[in-house]
Amino acid sequence: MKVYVIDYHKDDPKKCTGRKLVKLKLAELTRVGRGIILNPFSERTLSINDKDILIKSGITIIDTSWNNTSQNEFINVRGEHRRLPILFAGNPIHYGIAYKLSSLEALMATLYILDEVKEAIKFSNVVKWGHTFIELNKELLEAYRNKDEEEIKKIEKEIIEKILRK
Ligand SMILES: C[S@@+](CC[C@H](N)C(=O)[O-])C[C@H]1O[C@@H](n2cnc3c(N)ncnc32)[C@H](O)[C@@H]1O
Repeated sequence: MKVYVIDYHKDDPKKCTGRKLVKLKLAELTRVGRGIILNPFSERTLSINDKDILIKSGITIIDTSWNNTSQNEFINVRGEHRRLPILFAGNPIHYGIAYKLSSLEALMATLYILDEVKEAIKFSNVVKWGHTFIELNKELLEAYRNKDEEEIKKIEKEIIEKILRK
């Protein structure tokens, strides 16, 4: 399984998880999108239906800054754009915030949802808070795992309604 990173060089290089993946040779730097493009602005939601794309063509993470990003950074990237369903950041910068995942967390979530749990856990060892993300989202990740897009959207809708009722 190939992991690619498009790096817009917008975040502190010392904290950047996309760059860390490349440095550890767990991902390849690219300028061209390949396979699944992790795009939080996408209308399509990642699901088990995308597993073939992952296997055949891999996954591309777009490492940019949450403080300064827009759809423009994603729009021209070639590939199959997918957003992740609601999950909470476990990283120290955006801890507890919904949807605002680091590049590494987005990769772990993708692998988990596509039923590659062992691979997801392997990547969680890259940073010391990696396991926190999995533990914090365990129930959600298990609910989304191996489900199709319609099922995932339904689960996500129920979760959001539950949060809003609190
Ligand atoms: C905005 S960048 C921030 C990266 C940060 N520099 C780091 O060190 O991790 C995070 C990237 O992970 C992916 N990502 C994060 N949350 C996502 C979501 N909810 N849906 C889809 N992709 C997501 C996207 O490729 C996104 O551009």
